[in-house]
Formats: sequence, C-alpha cells, structure tokens
Amino acid sequence: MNITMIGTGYVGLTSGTCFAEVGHHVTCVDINPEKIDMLLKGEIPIYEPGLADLVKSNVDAGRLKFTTSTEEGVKFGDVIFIAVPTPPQPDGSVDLSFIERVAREIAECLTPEIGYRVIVDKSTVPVKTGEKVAQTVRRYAPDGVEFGVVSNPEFLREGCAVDDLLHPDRIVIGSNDDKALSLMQKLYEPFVAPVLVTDINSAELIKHAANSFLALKISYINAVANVCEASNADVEKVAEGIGMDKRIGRAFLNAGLGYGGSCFPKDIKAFIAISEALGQPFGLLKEVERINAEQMDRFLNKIREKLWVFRDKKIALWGLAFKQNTDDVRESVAIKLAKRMLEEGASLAATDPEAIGTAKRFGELTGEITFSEDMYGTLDGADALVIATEWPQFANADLTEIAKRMRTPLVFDGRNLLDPEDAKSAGLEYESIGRAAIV
Ligand SMILES: NC(=O)c1ccc[n+]([C@@H]2O[C@H](COP(=O)([O-])OP(=O)(O)OC[C@H]3O[C@@H](n4cnc5c(N)ncnc54)[C@H](O)[C@@H]3O)[C@@H](O)[C@H]2O)c1
Ligand SMILES: O=c1ccn([C@@H]2O[C@H](COP(=O)(O)OP(=O)(O)O[C@H]3O[C@H](CO)[C@@H](O)[C@H](O)[C@H]3O)[C@@H](O)[C@H]2O)c(=O)[nH]1
Repeated sequence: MNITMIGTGYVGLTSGTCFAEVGHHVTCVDINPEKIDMLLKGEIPIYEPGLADLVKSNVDAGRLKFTTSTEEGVKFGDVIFIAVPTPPQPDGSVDLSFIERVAREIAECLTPEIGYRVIVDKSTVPVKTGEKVAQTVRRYAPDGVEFGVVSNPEFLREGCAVDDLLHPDRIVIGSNDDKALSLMQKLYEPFVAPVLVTDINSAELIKHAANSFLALKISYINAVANVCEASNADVEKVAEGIGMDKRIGRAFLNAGLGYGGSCFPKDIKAFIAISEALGQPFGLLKEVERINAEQMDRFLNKIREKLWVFRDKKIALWGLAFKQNTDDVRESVAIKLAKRMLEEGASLAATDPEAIGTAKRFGELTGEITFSEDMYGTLDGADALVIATEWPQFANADLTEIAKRMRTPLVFDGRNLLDPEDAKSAGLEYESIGRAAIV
C-alpha cells in the first residue's frame, strides 16, 4: 500500500521506515527542510540502533522517500499518518496546534478526484482528538471529499524502536469508520502481532493509560526502594520477588532516579489534565509525579551528605541521555541532575556514549562543565562519580580503574548498575538506590 507519514521526527522516521521494510511504499513529509535535506543526503538526524541501515536499504529499494511537500504526501498515500509533536502547555494540558494545523493542511490538499483517504493519528493525543480532526478536515476540505479518521497510537521505545515496531506486543486501531478499519487491517497484515480494534476514543485513551501505568510502576518501585533503604532491605531482590508473579511482571520495576524523556513526563501531565477536564480528577497520578520528582532530591541529599558541599568539588557524571541506547536528552533526568549540581557550584566532567552532541546543542548546561568521550578520563582527580543513565558500558565498567583514577573513590549510582559487593572489593565507597550503603 502507499503510506504517507506527516512529521518525520522520531516516530515518523522510525515507523515510516519499518512500514517500508515490510513492503509498503512510504513518503515521509516534514516541514523542517534541514531535516529532509539531511535524509535526502543519506544522513540520519537521530541515533537509533539499526535505523541507518534500514533507511538506506529501503531508500535504495525505492520504497522510502522524503519531501517537504504535504500536497505530494496527500496525493501519494492511501493512508496518511499524522506524527507531529503534542507538547505540553504550561498547565500540563496538550498543545494540539500541530495536529490542528496538519488536519487543515491535509484538508486543503484533498480533492474528490484523489479518492478515499484514511487519516490516522499516530501522535499521542487526548481522548476525543479524532473527533476534532474529523470536524476540521470536513470544514476545510472541498465538498465531495471522502475520508475516514483512525487513532493508531504508537508504543515504540526509543533505543529499541526498530524492534518494537517490527515486533509489537499489540497494534491498536480505533475508528468508527468500517472502511478505514479494513484498510488499516490490510496495512498491518505483514506484522505478526495481535490487533485490537476499538472505537476511536478508546484507542486514544489506551495510549495515555498505558504510559501512565508504566510510570506508576516506576514510581511504585522507587517508593518501595525508599522503604528498603530505611529497613536495610535490597530493592533489587524485592523487585525480582514481586516481578516473578506473572500478574505483576519484572519489567519497569528498575528503581533509580525516576523517569524522564519526551513521553512519560508530558503524557502523565496530560492524562491528569484530561481526567480533570472530564470531571474525574486522577489523584493517583499526581502522587506518581510527586514520587518521581522526590527521587532526584533524595539522591542529591545522598551526595550532599558525603561531599558536604558541592562547591569546588569535581564530579564525574556518567550519562546525559534520558535512557540507554539513545542520544535524546529531552526531559533527561541526567541533565536535570547536572543542572542542580552546577547550580550548587560543582564542576562536572560529563560523558555519554551517544548524547554529548545533543546535550551541547540542547544548551541547558552552563557553568563549569566539560565533556569527554573517554569515560575513564572524566574520573581523573574527581571527588565523586555520579551515574545517571543506564548504559551497559557503565554497568560493565572496570571498577579497579575507577578507584585508581579518582581523588576520593566515592560512587553514587543512580541506576543501580554496579554490584555493591564488587564495588566494595574494588575499594569504592558506593551508594545506590534502595540498597544498603556499602562502605
Ligand atoms: N518519541 C517517542 O518515543 C514516541 C513514541 C510514541 C509516541 N510518540 C508521540 O508521537 C508524536 C511525535 O513525537 P516525536 O518524538 O516523533 O516528535 P519529534 O519532535 O521527534 O518529531 C515531530 C516532527 O514533526 C514535524 N512537523 C511539525 N509540524 C509539521 C507539519 N505541519 N507538517 C510536517 N511536519 C511537521 C517536525 O518538524 C518534527 O520533525 C508525539 O505526540 C509523541 O508524544 C513519541
Ligand atoms: O524500570 C524502569 C524503566 C524505565 N525507567 C525510566 O523511564 C523513562 C522512560 O523509559 P522507556 O519507557 O524505556 O523509554 P521511552 O522511549 O520514553 O518509551 C516510553 O514512552 C513512549 C512514548 O510514548 C512509549 O511509546 C513507550 O511504550 C514507553 O515505554 C527513562 O527515563 C528510564 O530511565 C526507569 O526509571 N525504570
């Protein structure tokens, strides 16, 4: 089938490429000419394992194209996906202006001669957005145009997006239009995954409810971690023990500095705002947010207790990305932590396997900070090492080398990557989350 992806950001590029990979013909549209120029030159604007090769092979096979023209995209795709940003407004509610604009732009390019089009929302949007999209397209399109509107939320995780897209746990398709639903089922035929068909409102709600539940699991284990610390228990063992119950599962029970990234913080805020607007305040999610914010304060207190003051201390910071296997620093807890330590007068030597460039461009880190690709180099003369992102390189670090390089071998592990006994044997004074400190 012919597919158009409007918005060639993280979701548009990865999912457009995967649709091409399973045999569809895909045109990716973006209003950012620099991004499209890069892609036309064979450069990939984001770091995502496996993506560069997949883009290249599908471009070479003639199944994947890039353009800045929405009109070209609307003429091309029987199915037109919307994958544009849905950022938060200051009050937490969702800014839907990008979606509204795309709905108008699609409408203005539709003609009765083009034939039936399915307009699919892949962006994360509040329940009832599909109804608004349908109204907007109807209002701005010429008479006689035929279209259906679908919600098809995206569940990919950054860092393993290609695998998540090619082998999803489930595909959710929501629409009140039977013709649109049958085209969507045909589109997803090459994927081996259960397909859940719902009405459009339920599909939209599934996305916010799923992300909120995952964030709830993270805050839950972080709250448990605090109880573990107070009782000399080990949160890793507790997570294993509760996770072995199939009804609970071990995934998303990694205690740490809390969740960040471009999705969870904004989507939890959005779901709180949506529920409130519908007259159903969701206090539980406010508590999830509170616990998440508190994790950072608790961790900083832990460092403060040992260092006494941050001023004039050299701290090695391992991690800038919001999680492993990505160069994305949007809403990164590591960046927030770095800002707090810089504000208190520490000097930082930061490293990250992929996110140094994005962190520099992000521009939020000002003060005494240097960046280095050499993770051991950041330790020379350091008063403390702070681990903020769960990269495997950090988990597999040479502990003796860490101890050798530092001025005082104090390690604060915000992602529980190291083994406390191994750290102790290597001569490190080691603090982590929800595990008794080993001195
Ligand atoms: N990043 C993720 O992991 C992820 C996963 C699932 C869902 N989502 C959701 O998907 C949506 C997109 O997220 P993202 O991370 O891909 O965003 P992004 O910022 O990486 O990309 C969005 C792209 O849309 C383009 N754009 C904006 N207006 C446009 C227009 N009128 N026409 C054409 N292009 C336009 C921008 O230039 C940008 O390249 C959001 O709603 C997000 O919540 C994101
Ligand atoms: O046990 C865990 C798991 C994750 N995290 C943190 O949670 C955040 C989000 O991680 P993850 O969910 O893996 O990354 P995202 O790429 O943001 O993916 C989430 O957000 C996407 C956008 O909506 C959804 O599509 C995905 O299903 C959903 O997992 C990161 O800061 C992680 O460090 C933890 O602290 N503990």
